[in-house]
Amino acid sequence: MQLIRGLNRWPDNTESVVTIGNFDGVHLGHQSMLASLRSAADTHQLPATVISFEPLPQEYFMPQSAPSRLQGLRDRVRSIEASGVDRLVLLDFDSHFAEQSAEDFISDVLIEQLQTRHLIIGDDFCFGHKRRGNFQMLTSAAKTHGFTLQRSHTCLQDEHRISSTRVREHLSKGELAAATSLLGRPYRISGRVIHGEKVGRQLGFPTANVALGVLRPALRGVFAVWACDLERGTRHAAVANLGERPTVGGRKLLLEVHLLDAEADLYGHHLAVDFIAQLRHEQRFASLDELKMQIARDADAARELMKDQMTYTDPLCSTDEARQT
Ligand SMILES: Cc1cc2nc3c(=O)[nH]c(=O)nc-3n(C[C@H](O)[C@H](O)[C@H](O)COP(=O)(O)O)c2cc1C
Ligand SMILES: Nc1ncnc2c1ncn2[C@@H]1O[C@H](COP(=O)(O)OP(=O)(O)OP(=O)(O)O)[C@@H](O)[C@H]1O
Repeated sequence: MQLIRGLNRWPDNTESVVTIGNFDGVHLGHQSMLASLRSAADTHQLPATVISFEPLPQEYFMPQSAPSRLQGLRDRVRSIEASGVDRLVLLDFDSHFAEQSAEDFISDVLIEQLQTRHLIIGDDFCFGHKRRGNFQMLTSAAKTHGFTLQRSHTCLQDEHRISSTRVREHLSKGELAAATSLLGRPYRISGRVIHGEKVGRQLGFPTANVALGVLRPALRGVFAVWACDLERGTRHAAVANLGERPTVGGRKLLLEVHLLDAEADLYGHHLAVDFIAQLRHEQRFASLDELKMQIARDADAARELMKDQMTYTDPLCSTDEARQT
C-alpha cells in the first residue's frame, strides 16, 4: 500500500476509486466497507483509495475531550493495508482543512486531485466546513462531475450499527469478548519495547514496557494477552498491566507485559499486544510482597485461559512458537 501524506504528494494523472473516513479500529463495519472498495476498484481497474485524517477530526475540534483512540497511527495504517487498500491518503486535519467548504472539498480534493471515478460512502457521512456536505450533495456532484456514487450498506451486530464508539464502550467496561466480536479480531495495541525502572525483575516478573506514545487507550487493568514480536514473527502467551502502578508510586500510564513461561529479549522490538480477557482492575497494594503474590495468581489465571487460545492464528506471528511457549 502506498501511504500518501498530504495531497501535494498525490501522483499526477491517476484516477481512483475512493472512500473517506476515520477508520479508527478498522472494525467489521469498516472491513465490509473496505471490501466493497476493493471490489469496486477491481471492476474499474483503478487503485482502491482511502482518504483518512491525522489528527482525527474530533481530536482537532476537542483536543481535551476527544474520545480515546482505538489505534495509534501505525496500527491504523497497518489495518487499512491488511484490508487490501492500494493507497491511503492521510490529510492533515488543520485549521485550513476544517474551514474548507464541502463544495471545495469535492472540487479540489475529490475531482481535481484524486480524479475520483467512483465514490463509496455511508449515507450518514458529513463533511466540509460545519459538516454541511452530505450524501445528497454528493449525489448531485456525481452527476455534474461524472463519477459514480455508491451508498455503503450498514453492518449491524445485535441490531445496532457497528462503530468505533461501540468498541470503545466495550473496552472501557473490560468487555473484551464483545470488543473482539465487533473488531473481528482481538483488540491490539502495538509499540516499541522501551526500558522501564526494572523493579519487575526484583519482583520476579520481568516486564516489557510498550511505548504508548500519545495513545490513551479506553481500557485499563490486568489482562491475559498474546504478545507478538513483530520483528521476529513470534508470539507468546502473556499477562499485562495497563495502568499507572500505584503500588510503586507510578503516575505515568504504562503497558507492561510479562511473558508466561518464556524469556525473550524484546528491547527495541515492535511488540503487538492482543487483549484476550480482563483478569481484574489495577490495585494499590500495601506492600511489594502482596503485589508479587497477586501477579503470580494473575499469571496462573492467564496461563489457564490462554491454554484454550492456542488455535487462534495471526497472519503476522507464527503459531508454532506460541505452542512451544
Ligand atoms: C500482571 C501484572 C499485574 C500488575 N498489577 C499491578 C497492580 O495491581 N498494581 C500496581 O501498582 N502495579 C501492578 N503491576 C505493575 C508492577 O508494579 C510493575 O510491573 C513493577 O513496578 C515493575 O516495573 P518495571 O517494569 O518498571 O520494572 C502489575 C504488573 C503486572 C505484570
Ligand atoms: N457498521 C458499518 N457498516 C458499514 N459501513 C460503516 C460502518 N461503520 C462505519 N462505516 C463506514 O466506514 C467509513 C468510516 O467510518 P468512521 O470511522 O468515520 O465511523 P464509525 O466507525 O461509525 O466511527 P464513530 O463511532 O466514531 O462514528 C464511513 O464511510 C462509514 O460510513
